[in-house]
Amino acid sequence: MALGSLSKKKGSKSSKGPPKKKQKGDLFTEKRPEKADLSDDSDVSNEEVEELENFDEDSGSELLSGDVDPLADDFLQGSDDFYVIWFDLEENSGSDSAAGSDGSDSDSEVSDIERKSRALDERRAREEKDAEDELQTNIAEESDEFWLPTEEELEAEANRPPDLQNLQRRIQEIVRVLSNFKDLRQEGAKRKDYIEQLKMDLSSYYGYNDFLIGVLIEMFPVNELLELINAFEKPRPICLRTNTLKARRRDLAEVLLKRGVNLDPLSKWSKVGLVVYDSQVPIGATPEYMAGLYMLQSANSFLPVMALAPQEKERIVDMAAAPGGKTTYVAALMKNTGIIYANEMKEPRLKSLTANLNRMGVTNTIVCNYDGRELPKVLGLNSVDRVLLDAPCSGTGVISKDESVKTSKSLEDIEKSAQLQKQLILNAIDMVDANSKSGGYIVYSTCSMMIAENEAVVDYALKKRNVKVVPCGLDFGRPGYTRFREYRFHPSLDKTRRFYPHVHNMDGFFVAKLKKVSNSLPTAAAAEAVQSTEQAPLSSEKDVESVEEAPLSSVEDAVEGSVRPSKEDSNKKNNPGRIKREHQNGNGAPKPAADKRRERKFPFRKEVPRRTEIIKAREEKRQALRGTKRKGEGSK
Ligand SMILES: C[S@@+](CC[C@H](N)C(=O)[O-])C[C@H]1O[C@@H](n2cnc3c(N)ncnc32)[C@H](O)[C@@H]1O
Repeated sequence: MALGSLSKKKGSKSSKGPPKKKQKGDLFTEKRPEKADLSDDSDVSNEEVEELENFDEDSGSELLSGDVDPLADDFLQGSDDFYVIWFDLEENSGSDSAAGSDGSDSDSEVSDIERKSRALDERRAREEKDAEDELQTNIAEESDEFWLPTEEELEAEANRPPDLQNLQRRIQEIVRVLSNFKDLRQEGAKRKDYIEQLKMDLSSYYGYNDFLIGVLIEMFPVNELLELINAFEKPRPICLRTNTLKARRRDLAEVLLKRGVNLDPLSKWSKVGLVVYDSQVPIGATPEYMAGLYMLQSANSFLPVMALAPQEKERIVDMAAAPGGKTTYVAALMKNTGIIYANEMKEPRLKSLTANLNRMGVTNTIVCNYDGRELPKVLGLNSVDRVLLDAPCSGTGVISKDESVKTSKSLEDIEKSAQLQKQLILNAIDMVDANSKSGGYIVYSTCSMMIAENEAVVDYALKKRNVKVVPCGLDFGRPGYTRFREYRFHPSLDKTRRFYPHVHNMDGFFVAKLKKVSNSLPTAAAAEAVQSTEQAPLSSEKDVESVEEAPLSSVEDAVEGSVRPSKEDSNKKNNPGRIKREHQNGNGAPKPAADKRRERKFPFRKEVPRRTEIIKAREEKRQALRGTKRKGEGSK
């Protein structure tokens, strides 16, 4: 049965009354969405719908005349879908269906409808599957294929404001590729290409200079480097050390808790440390602080004193002491017995040192104001039981406290720092008596990440003096480097300890403990023997000699974290005639002639303006984040 005949039939039942204008909306308006659905699902349905529309408008049928069967409303409005399919069936089914609507015709129509409906279902399912497959392909392609930016893209980037999100995504992608280089690398691209891009992106995103990021990238696997750098972005916990000369940790904790200080024991490795989560009072100005019951001290600064393990009644030198965090701990462990020479070269810093000693009730200490390299002349050779050399350094381990380190340190700074450290460590050793009954130890520590300031300095001391590396007595921390790139250090360097923010939740720190074996200097042969334990000498003998010969005042003394040289000190600096600087790379080993790596330039970098913008954008982002965090905290 065709729609036309149906309509006519309906129309014939009621031919009277005023002609009712055909309301198009009656037929389709309410059902439009379904029409759309159908046309999405099937071309056939689409045509049918069009035909229906044409029929209404063009046929001039009785339907339009308004002579409508009252049932027509039910039929047309209530079963539009059925109507459309039915119409299609009639169109396609030939004379049989057109002939009439008895029971058998109706059966075959129903089965045809089912068939059609099934076909539609199948088609829909097929399309859904295709769409899903395509989605999965896209996902697979997106996640597996990362393309390094082209030169043009980098150039374009350099001319745009920094896109931090894009940088971060690219950093993650490069790290992912480098972690599975064989499978994920872009055809023809070398590891070096990814590393270079990563260096650029890390320094842009986190605001490091090329030198520092270049050194760090060589020290750590890339995914670990990312953890380290991210850890540097966060503050370390505030810690305090109980002054056992005046208080017990439990009692102190109780009092502070009552004041609204939320704290806990620091860790199982310390019996005197407390970690402060938050406080309702300024933790550096409580009555207990004023009374010297505790010292505010980062967790890592406990470590060298624990390694030193000072004994009662000993003679001990703290060679670089201000502001006295470690001196006061040494005094507490010695129970104010024996004698500590607390030396500090910078006169202005003596104030904080003496203030802390007084506040903490330390009575066994003599404060000195010398360049540490002069101390053996003052205190005598082989005259003390132990020396703590918490050396002035580049501060590259405390980036979370001082962000300026990211950009302010250069290869030259590290070289200068290492030179001073080498001189200081030899003088530290010279003061210790190898025959001390209780001691004979030197502890060397820095808050630097640089191998040049750590392992290389200790390795140098092993060659120049009769000392050996002994365990620090700390049951955690990473072993120091014994080899790095083409350089080799004495194997015993693995007894030194490194501490990292991403591993130990403390500032980057290095601790080495040496035992003085003999008060005599090693013979050239002995020095050679030590040197030959592992190939590659770190520096020529001539270079080393010139460092040793250097006049006390002539070596750089300004590289020590936040400490600024005094006017007098500045005048003493730079005596180029007397000092022949060792040629080292930033990691402590001399710079091989063939090593041109540092001279590599990134061709498309517009460094200065870009970096400034990035730093600004990052700072804004941080401020925004802080603002959000504060809001969140406020609403708690
Ligand atoms: C890492 S800080 C010492 C921190 C201290 N040990 C503490 O725990 O509070 C290094 C110190 O060495 C001092 N210094 C720098 N050059 C020195 C030198 N040639 N001789 C002795 N001290 C020096 C700096 O002024 C600085 O106070």
